[in-house]
Amino acid sequence: MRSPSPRSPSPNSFCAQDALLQAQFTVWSVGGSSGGSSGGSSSGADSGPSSPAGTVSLPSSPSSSTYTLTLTHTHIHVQKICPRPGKEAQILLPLSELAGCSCPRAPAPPVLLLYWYPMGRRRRGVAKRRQVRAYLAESRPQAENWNIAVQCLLRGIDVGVYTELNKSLLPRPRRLLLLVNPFSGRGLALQWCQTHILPMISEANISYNLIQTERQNHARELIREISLHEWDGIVIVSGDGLLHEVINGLMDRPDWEQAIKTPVGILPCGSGNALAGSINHYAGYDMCLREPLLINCCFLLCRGGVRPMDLVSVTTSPSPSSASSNQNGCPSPPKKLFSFLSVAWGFVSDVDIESERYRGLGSARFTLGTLVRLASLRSYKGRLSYLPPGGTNATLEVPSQTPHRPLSRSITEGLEGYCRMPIHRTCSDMGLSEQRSLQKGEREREREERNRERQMRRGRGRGRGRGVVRASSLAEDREREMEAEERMGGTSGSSARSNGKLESNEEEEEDDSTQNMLEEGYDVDEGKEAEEKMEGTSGSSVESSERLECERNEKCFANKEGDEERWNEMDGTRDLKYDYSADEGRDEEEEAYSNPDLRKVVRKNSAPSSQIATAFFSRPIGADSEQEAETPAFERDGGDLNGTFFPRGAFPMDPARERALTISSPFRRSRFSLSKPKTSVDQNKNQKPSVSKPRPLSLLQQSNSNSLPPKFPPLSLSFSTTSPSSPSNIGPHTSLPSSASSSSFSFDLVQPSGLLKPRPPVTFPVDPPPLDDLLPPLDQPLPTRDWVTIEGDFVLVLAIYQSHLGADLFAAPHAQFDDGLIHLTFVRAGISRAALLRLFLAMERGTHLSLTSPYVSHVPARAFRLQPLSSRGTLTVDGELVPYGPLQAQIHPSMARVIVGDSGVKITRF
Ligand SMILES: Nc1ncnc2c1ncn2[C@@H]1O[C@H](COP(=O)(O)OP(=O)(O)OP(=O)(O)O)[C@@H](O)[C@H]1O
Repeated sequence: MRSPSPRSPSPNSFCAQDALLQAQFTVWSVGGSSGGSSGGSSSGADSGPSSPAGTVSLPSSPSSSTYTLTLTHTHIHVQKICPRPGKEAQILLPLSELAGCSCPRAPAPPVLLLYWYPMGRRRRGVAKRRQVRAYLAESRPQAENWNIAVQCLLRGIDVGVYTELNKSLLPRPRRLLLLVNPFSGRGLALQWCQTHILPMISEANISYNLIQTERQNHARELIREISLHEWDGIVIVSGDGLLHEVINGLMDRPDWEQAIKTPVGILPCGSGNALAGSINHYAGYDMCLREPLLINCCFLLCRGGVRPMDLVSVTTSPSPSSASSNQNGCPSPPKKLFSFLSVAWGFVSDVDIESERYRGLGSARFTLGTLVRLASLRSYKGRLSYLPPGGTNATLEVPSQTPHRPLSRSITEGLEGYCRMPIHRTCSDMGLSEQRSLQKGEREREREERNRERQMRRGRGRGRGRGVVRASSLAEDREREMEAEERMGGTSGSSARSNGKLESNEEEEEDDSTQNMLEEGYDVDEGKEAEEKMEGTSGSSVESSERLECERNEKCFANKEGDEERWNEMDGTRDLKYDYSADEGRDEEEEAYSNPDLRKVVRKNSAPSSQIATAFFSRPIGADSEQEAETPAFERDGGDLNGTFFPRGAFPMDPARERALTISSPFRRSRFSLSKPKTSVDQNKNQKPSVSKPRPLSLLQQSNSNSLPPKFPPLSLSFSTTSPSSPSNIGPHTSLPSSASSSSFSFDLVQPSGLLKPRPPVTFPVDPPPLDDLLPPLDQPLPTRDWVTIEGDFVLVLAIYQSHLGADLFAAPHAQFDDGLIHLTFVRAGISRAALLRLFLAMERGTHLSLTSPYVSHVPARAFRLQPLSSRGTLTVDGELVPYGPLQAQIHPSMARVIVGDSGVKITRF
C-alpha cells in the first residue's frame, strides 16, 4: 500500500516551536464508555456517518481524561496528561487525513469535533475508515478558535502564531451540485447518499444541492441551462455514464470554453466506475470497489483538489434513423461528442452493452459478460488509423502525386475504385516484430506447420457455411508476406515496414520491395486466389473434404461412446465447435478437438457456457458471424475515400438483438431502434418491476422546496451548512427560481432559506466550437504523413485516456489525467480465448503490458480513426452506445478539470 499522505512524523519528533495553537481538552466518552485507547474519543469507526446532513450526534458525557492538543501546519498532536501521562498516550492526527471539523453551536457544549479518515483494513486491502474525535474545550471561544484554525488549514489558508482567529478568515463554504442517478449500478445511489455521502460532505462544510435525475439525458439538459457560477463543482453520484452527460452538457453550452472549466467530480455508485478507479489510484490508494471506493472518493472530494483532465472529441457517424437524410433531404452530418474515458469496439463494448441484463450483479456483471462473450468470441473486420504522439498536424498536407503501390492487402482490400490516394505510411500488422524475431530455421518449420493448419482451417471455415468471419486472415496475410520475403531472400527493410515507422528515405525502398513482391506474384490478393486454386478448384470439394473430416471425427467419437445419446451429445459438441469458430487458429482448442479425451473435457466444460449464452442471447452462438459476411462490406455499403468507409444505409440490426439491447437495459435507449422509441421515462416505468430499484428517499418526496428551477427536477434535496445571515450563506439553492410544481425539498439545518426571487435569464457569450485540428472531416481522407493504418480482423479496439476501464481494471497503467494521450489497445483475431482471458486477468493488476502476444498491441496516439468494415457490431463512448459506423477522435489536452483530492502534484483547490 502506498501511503497517500506525507510520512507522518512520530509523536516524539513533534517540535513545540511548530505549534500554532496549544490547549487542554477533556475527552468525551462515546456512549458512556471511554473513547479510544489514546487521543480522545472516537465514534463510527467502521461505518460511514449515520446521520444525514451533518447532524453529528455528540458524545453523551465528558470523561475524566485530559489531553493537551497542539496544532501545527500539518498535524494535530494529542498528548494524554491525565490520569496517566505517558509515551503510549500520544497520537498524531495528520491534517491530510481530516475531512473537516466543527464546533456545534450553543446550547451544545463547546466541543471540537474532528472527522478523521485514516486508512483501515478492509476485507480486500485497505481503505478509508471514519473516526470522529470529540474534545471538550474549557470555553466556547477556545473551541471556536480551534475550529477556525483547523478549517483554515484544511482550506489552504495560511494561519500563523499571531493570526487573530475569527470567522471572517474562513472562505465561504464550497457549493456543489450533486446529480444522482438512482438507478445506476445496483440502484444504491440514494441509499449511499443518505448513509455516506451527505454526512461526509457536511462534515467538510460543503453546501450542496442534490438533484435526482429522472431519465436519460436529464442531467445533460440541466447542465446546459444552469447558471454555473453558482457552483464550485458538479459532482455526479452515479457511474461514468452520468458524467458523460454532464461533460457533454457543458460542451453544448454557448459558453463551453468557460463552462468546461467547472470542476467535475464523481462519487461512484455505478457498475464500472472507471473514473473513480482512476482517481482512487491517482491518490495512491489500494484498488477497491463498492463502499470503500465510495468513501475514498468522497474523502478526496472533501479535500477538494482539482487538476486538469484531457477530453477527447469523438465524431461518430449519423445515427441510422437520420443516416440517409434529414428533413431537407441533405445527408445528416456526423455527430460530435466529448469523452473523458474511452472509445471501445468489439469485445469490450459488446461486454459492456450485453451485460446490461445482469445489472443487478453490480461490477460482477462485467465478469459474467466477459465469460459469456469469451464463449462466443467474435471478430470484426475493420481499419484503424492513428496518429502517434510524435506525429504532426498534417491535415492539410494532402499529396497530389501519383499514388504509391500499397503495401499489402490489409491496406488495399476493398479500396479498388474508391481509393484516390494511397495510405502509404502504414503498419499492416500488429505484433509482427515478435514474429519476425524468430530465427529463420524456426520460421521454416513453423511455416510448414502453419500451412497445414491454414489449409485445415480454410476447409473448415468454408464447411461451416458462408459468412463466418475469419478471425485469422490478417495473420495469414502476414504469413504470406513473410514467406514471400523469405523466398525473395531479402529481409532488409521488412522489419522497418513492420514497425510502420519508416523514415522517408526508406519509403522508396519499401515501395520497391513491395513492388517486387507484387511482380513476383505475391500480391496477397492474387496469392489468395492462387491458394484457393491450390486448395480446391471448387468450393464443393472443400465442403466435401470438410464433411469427410467431420464424419471421420464423428465416427471415431461415436465408436468410442457407442450409443445414440452420445451421438446427440456429439452433435452438440460439433455445433459448439463450429460456433467457436470466429477465432479459429488457436492451438489449444484445435488440440482439444483433435484429441478425443480432451475433446470430452472441452465439451463438458463448454456446453453449459454455450447453453447459458444461447439462453441469454436467444439465438445460436455464432449467428452474428454467420450473417455478418454474407455480402462483402464494400458491396453492401457505400463509397470509400482513401480508407474512409461510409455506409450507404443504416447498419442493420436484427430485432432480437435490438430487443436484447433495449429491453434489458432500464437506462440505455438504443440508437438502433427499429420501432418507435419509447421515452426513457416509460422505459424506466416498464423496467421497475423487473429490476429491484430502491424507493427514493422519503425526504425527497416532500413538496416544499424553492431550491430548483421549475423545469428541472421534481425531486431534489438541498442543504446548506451555514447560517443564511453569514455572507457565505448565499448558497446555490437560494438563487434558483422557485417552482410551485416542484417537489424538491430544501433542507437547511440552521434556518430554512426564504422564498426565492426569479432569476433573469442568463445570456452567454458564444464561443466558437472546439476544432479538431489533427483530423480532417470524417468523410475526407486522412493525411498520409505520420498516420499509421492497420486493417484486418480485430477482436477488440480500445482507446482509453484514464488509467482504469473499471474500478478493478487497470487498463492503461501509464495514463495520467492530463498526459495529452489516447492509449490504444487492439487485439487482433487469432488470439486464443485463454490468452484473452489472461490479458483481462493481468489487466486487473495492470501487468498486461508485459504480456507478450503477437495479437495484442498497445500504442499511444493523439488521434485515431476507426472504420468498422463488418456490418454489425457495437461501438461505445464512455460506455454509452453510439451509432455503429466510422468514428474518429482526437485528444484535447487539459480541456476539463476534475476533483481528485489533494494527494497529487499540481493541485489547485476548488
Ligand atoms: N433517472 C434515470 N433513469 C434512467 N436512466 C438514467 C437516469 N439517470 C441517468 N440515466 C442514464 O443511465 C445510464 C447509466 O448510468 P451510469 O453510467 O451512471 O450507471 P452505470 O451504467 O451503472 O455505471 P457505469 O457507467 O460506471 O457502468 C446513463 O446513460 C445515464 O444517461
